[in-house]
Amino acid sequence: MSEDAVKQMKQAVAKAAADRVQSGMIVGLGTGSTTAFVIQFLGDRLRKGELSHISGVPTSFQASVLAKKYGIPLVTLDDVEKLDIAIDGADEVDPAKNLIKGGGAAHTREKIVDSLADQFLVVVDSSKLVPKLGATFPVPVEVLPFAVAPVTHALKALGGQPELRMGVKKDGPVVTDQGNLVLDVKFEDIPNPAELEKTINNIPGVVENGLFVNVADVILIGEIVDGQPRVREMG
Ligand SMILES: O=C(CO)[C@H](O)[C@H](O)COP(=O)(O)O
Repeated sequence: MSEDAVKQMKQAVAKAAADRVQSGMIVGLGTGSTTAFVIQFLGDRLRKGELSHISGVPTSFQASVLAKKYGIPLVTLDDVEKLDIAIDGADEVDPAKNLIKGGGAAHTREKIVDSLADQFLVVVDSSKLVPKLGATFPVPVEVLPFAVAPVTHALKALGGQPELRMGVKKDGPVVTDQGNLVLDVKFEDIPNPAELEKTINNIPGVVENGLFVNVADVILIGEIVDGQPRVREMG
Protein backbone atom coordinates (compact mmCIF):
# COMPACT_ATOMS: atom_id res chain seq x y z
CA MET A 1 0.00 0.00 0.00
CA SER A 2 1.47 3.39 -1.01
CA GLU A 3 2.03 6.18 1.54
CA ASP A 4 -0.52 8.27 -0.32
CA ALA A 5 -3.19 5.54 -0.11
CA VAL A 6 -2.62 5.20 3.65
CA LYS A 7 -2.92 8.97 4.04
CA GLN A 8 -6.20 8.97 2.06
CA MET A 9 -7.62 6.19 4.30
CA LYS A 10 -6.59 8.08 7.44
CA GLN A 11 -8.10 11.32 6.21
CA ALA A 12 -11.36 9.64 5.18
CA VAL A 13 -11.84 7.90 8.52
CA ALA A 14 -10.80 11.02 10.46
CA LYS A 15 -13.38 13.12 8.60
CA ALA A 16 -16.14 10.57 9.27
CA ALA A 17 -15.27 10.60 12.98
CA ALA A 18 -15.08 14.40 13.23
CA ASP A 19 -18.52 14.57 11.54
CA ARG A 20 -20.01 12.50 14.40
CA VAL A 21 -19.14 15.16 17.00
CA GLN A 22 -22.03 17.45 17.96
CA SER A 23 -22.12 20.94 19.44
CA GLY A 24 -21.63 21.09 23.20
CA MET A 25 -19.78 17.78 23.42
CA ILE A 26 -16.72 17.11 25.56
CA VAL A 27 -14.37 15.21 23.26
CA GLY A 28 -11.33 13.08 24.07
CA LEU A 29 -8.58 13.93 21.58
CA GLY A 30 -6.38 10.95 20.78
CA THR A 31 -2.75 10.80 19.73
CA GLY A 32 -1.16 9.81 16.42
CA SER A 33 -1.27 10.61 12.73
CA THR A 34 -4.95 9.64 12.24
CA THR A 35 -6.22 11.64 15.21
CA ALA A 36 -4.08 14.57 14.07
CA PHE A 37 -6.45 14.71 11.06
CA VAL A 38 -9.48 14.38 13.39
CA ILE A 39 -8.31 17.42 15.37
CA GLN A 40 -7.73 19.35 12.16
CA PHE A 41 -11.23 18.48 10.84
CA LEU A 42 -12.83 19.43 14.18
CA GLY A 43 -11.06 22.79 13.95
CA ASP A 44 -12.38 23.22 10.38
CA ARG A 45 -15.97 22.54 11.53
CA LEU A 46 -15.61 25.04 14.40
CA ARG A 47 -14.23 27.68 12.04
CA LYS A 48 -17.06 27.16 9.54
CA GLY A 49 -19.64 27.46 12.35
CA GLU A 50 -20.92 23.88 11.82
CA LEU A 51 -19.96 23.11 15.41
CA SER A 52 -19.88 25.19 18.59
CA HIS A 53 -19.08 24.94 22.30
CA ILE A 54 -17.06 21.75 22.17
CA SER A 55 -14.21 21.14 24.63
CA GLY A 56 -11.31 18.77 24.09
CA VAL A 57 -9.47 16.61 26.61
CA PRO A 58 -6.03 15.93 25.08
CA THR A 59 -4.39 12.55 25.59
CA SER A 60 -0.86 13.86 25.04
CA PHE A 61 1.35 16.88 24.59
CA GLN A 62 1.00 16.33 20.79
CA ALA A 63 -2.82 16.39 20.96
CA SER A 64 -2.78 19.51 23.10
CA VAL A 65 -0.43 21.36 20.72
CA LEU A 66 -2.60 20.43 17.71
CA ALA A 67 -5.84 21.36 19.50
CA LYS A 68 -4.44 24.81 20.27
CA LYS A 69 -3.27 25.18 16.66
CA TYR A 70 -6.74 24.36 15.30
CA GLY A 71 -8.69 26.41 17.88
CA ILE A 72 -10.26 23.67 20.00
CA PRO A 73 -10.82 24.86 23.60
CA LEU A 74 -9.25 22.48 26.09
CA VAL A 75 -10.31 21.25 29.54
CA THR A 76 -8.63 18.81 31.93
CA LEU A 77 -9.90 15.87 33.95
CA ASP A 78 -10.09 18.26 36.93
CA ASP A 79 -12.87 20.07 35.06
CA VAL A 80 -15.03 17.16 33.81
CA GLU A 81 -16.18 13.85 35.30
CA LYS A 82 -16.84 12.16 32.00
CA LEU A 83 -16.65 12.76 28.26
CA ASP A 84 -19.33 12.43 25.61
CA ILE A 85 -17.00 10.86 23.07
CA ALA A 86 -13.31 10.00 22.74
CA ILE A 87 -11.76 9.58 19.29
CA ASP A 88 -8.47 7.74 19.14
CA GLY A 89 -6.33 5.62 16.82
CA ALA A 90 -4.94 2.13 17.35
CA ASP A 91 -2.03 -0.03 16.25
CA GLU A 92 -4.03 -3.26 16.09
CA VAL A 93 -7.75 -4.08 16.23
CA ASP A 94 -9.04 -7.65 16.63
CA PRO A 95 -12.51 -8.92 15.60
CA ALA A 96 -13.77 -8.45 19.19
CA LYS A 97 -12.84 -4.71 19.06
CA ASN A 98 -9.92 -5.18 21.43
CA LEU A 99 -6.88 -3.05 20.69
CA ILE A 100 -3.18 -2.63 21.00
CA LYS A 101 -2.31 1.04 21.41
CA GLY A 102 0.78 2.98 22.39
CA GLY A 103 2.64 3.35 19.10
CA GLY A 104 2.92 7.00 20.08
CA ALA A 105 3.82 6.12 23.71
CA ALA A 106 0.63 7.86 24.88
CA HIS A 107 -1.38 4.78 25.94
CA THR A 108 -1.45 5.61 29.66
CA ARG A 109 -3.29 8.90 29.23
CA GLU A 110 -5.24 7.46 26.30
CA LYS A 111 -6.60 4.61 28.44
CA ILE A 112 -7.67 7.05 31.15
CA VAL A 113 -9.39 9.47 28.76
CA ASP A 114 -10.87 6.84 26.39
CA SER A 115 -12.35 4.88 29.33
CA LEU A 116 -14.13 7.96 30.66
CA ALA A 117 -16.08 8.54 27.45
CA ASP A 118 -19.72 7.53 26.93
CA GLN A 119 -18.55 6.45 23.49
CA PHE A 120 -15.01 5.47 22.56
CA LEU A 121 -14.71 5.73 18.80
CA VAL A 122 -11.59 4.17 17.24
CA VAL A 123 -10.29 5.41 13.90
CA VAL A 124 -7.99 3.13 11.90
CA ASP A 125 -6.98 2.37 8.35
CA SER A 126 -7.57 -1.20 7.18
CA SER A 127 -3.92 -2.22 7.73
CA LYS A 128 -4.59 -2.20 11.51
CA LEU A 129 -7.10 -5.09 11.41
CA VAL A 130 -5.65 -8.36 12.72
CA PRO A 131 -7.17 -11.79 13.41
CA LYS A 132 -5.45 -11.88 16.81
CA LEU A 133 -3.76 -9.20 18.98
CA GLY A 134 0.03 -9.33 18.86
CA ALA A 135 0.08 -10.52 15.24
CA THR A 136 2.10 -7.55 14.00
CA PHE A 137 2.67 -5.16 16.89
CA PRO A 138 4.37 -5.62 20.28
CA VAL A 139 2.53 -4.64 23.49
CA PRO A 140 3.86 -1.26 24.68
CA VAL A 141 4.41 -1.15 28.44
CA GLU A 142 5.08 2.17 30.19
CA VAL A 143 7.52 1.65 33.06
CA LEU A 144 9.00 3.80 35.80
CA PRO A 145 12.69 4.31 34.89
CA PHE A 146 13.73 2.97 38.34
CA ALA A 147 12.02 -0.36 37.58
CA VAL A 148 13.10 -1.09 34.00
CA ALA A 149 15.37 -4.03 34.90
CA PRO A 150 12.95 -5.92 37.21
CA VAL A 151 9.99 -5.26 34.87
CA THR A 152 12.07 -6.57 31.94
CA HIS A 153 12.76 -9.78 33.89
CA ALA A 154 9.09 -10.14 34.85
CA LEU A 155 7.93 -9.68 31.25
CA LYS A 156 10.42 -12.31 30.07
CA ALA A 157 9.04 -14.68 32.72
CA LEU A 158 5.58 -14.12 31.17
CA GLY A 159 6.93 -15.31 27.81
CA GLY A 160 7.45 -11.86 26.30
CA GLN A 161 10.47 -10.41 24.53
CA PRO A 162 10.77 -6.85 25.85
CA GLU A 163 12.83 -4.19 24.09
CA LEU A 164 13.43 -0.70 25.39
CA ARG A 165 11.91 1.71 22.85
CA MET A 166 14.57 4.01 21.42
CA GLY A 167 13.98 7.40 19.84
CA VAL A 168 13.96 7.74 16.08
CA LYS A 169 15.09 11.34 15.87
CA LYS A 170 16.94 11.34 19.20
CA ASP A 171 19.70 9.26 20.72
CA GLY A 172 18.55 7.37 23.79
CA PRO A 173 15.23 6.01 24.95
CA VAL A 174 11.77 7.42 24.25
CA VAL A 175 10.50 9.29 27.33
CA THR A 176 6.73 9.47 27.81
CA ASP A 177 4.74 12.61 28.73
CA GLN A 178 4.90 11.30 32.32
CA GLY A 179 8.73 11.02 32.25
CA ASN A 180 8.72 7.21 32.04
CA LEU A 181 10.18 4.68 29.57
CA VAL A 182 8.51 2.20 27.22
CA LEU A 183 9.24 -1.50 26.79
CA ASP A 184 7.82 -2.96 23.57
CA VAL A 185 7.03 -6.58 24.30
CA LYS A 186 6.62 -9.17 21.56
CA PHE A 187 4.52 -12.18 22.60
CA GLU A 188 4.42 -15.25 20.33
CA ASP A 189 0.79 -15.80 21.33
CA ILE A 190 -1.74 -13.81 23.37
CA PRO A 191 -4.42 -16.42 24.14
CA ASN A 192 -6.26 -14.20 26.64
CA PRO A 193 -5.71 -10.43 26.14
CA ALA A 194 -7.88 -9.48 29.16
CA GLU A 195 -5.81 -11.63 31.49
CA LEU A 196 -2.47 -10.44 30.04
CA GLU A 197 -3.58 -6.80 30.40
CA LYS A 198 -4.19 -7.30 34.13
CA THR A 199 -1.12 -9.50 34.69
CA ILE A 200 1.27 -6.94 33.15
CA ASN A 201 -0.26 -4.09 35.15
CA ASN A 202 0.29 -6.10 38.34
CA ILE A 203 4.08 -6.03 37.91
CA PRO A 204 5.50 -3.43 40.34
CA GLY A 205 6.92 -0.53 38.34
CA VAL A 206 4.52 -0.87 35.40
CA VAL A 207 2.41 2.24 34.91
CA GLU A 208 0.13 1.00 32.12
CA ASN A 209 0.19 -1.28 29.10
CA GLY A 210 -1.21 -0.86 25.60
CA LEU A 211 -3.77 -3.69 25.64
CA PHE A 212 -7.24 -2.08 25.53
CA VAL A 213 -9.71 -4.87 26.21
CA ASN A 214 -13.46 -4.17 26.21
CA VAL A 215 -12.92 -0.41 25.99
CA ALA A 216 -13.77 0.42 22.36
CA ASP A 217 -17.42 0.95 21.42
CA VAL A 218 -17.22 1.75 17.71
CA ILE A 219 -14.46 1.01 15.19
CA LEU A 220 -14.41 3.11 12.01
CA ILE A 221 -12.18 1.72 9.27
CA GLY A 222 -10.77 3.72 6.37
CA GLU A 223 -10.09 1.61 3.30
CA ILE A 224 -9.52 1.93 -0.43
CA VAL A 225 -12.15 0.29 -2.63
CA ASP A 226 -11.88 0.49 -6.43
CA GLY A 227 -9.18 3.13 -5.99
CA GLN A 228 -11.40 5.36 -3.83
CA PRO A 229 -11.22 5.99 -0.06
CA ARG A 230 -14.25 4.63 1.81
CA VAL A 231 -15.24 4.32 5.47
CA ARG A 232 -17.10 1.44 7.10
CA GLU A 233 -18.05 0.56 10.64
CA MET A 234 -16.93 -2.75 12.12
CA GLY A 235 -20.03 -4.89 12.69
O1 LIG B 1 -1.88 4.55 20.35
C1 LIG B 1 -1.49 5.52 19.76
C2 LIG B 1 -0.56 6.51 20.35
O2 LIG B 1 -0.09 6.09 21.60
C3 LIG B 1 -1.95 5.80 18.37
O3 LIG B 1 -3.32 6.00 18.40
C4 LIG B 1 -1.60 4.63 17.49
O4 LIG B 1 -0.19 4.46 17.52
C5 LIG B 1 -2.07 4.85 16.04
O5 LIG B 1 -1.35 5.89 15.45
P1 LIG B 1 -1.54 6.31 13.93
O6 LIG B 1 -2.90 6.91 13.81
O7 LIG B 1 -0.43 7.30 13.69
O8 LIG B 1 -1.39 5.09 13.08
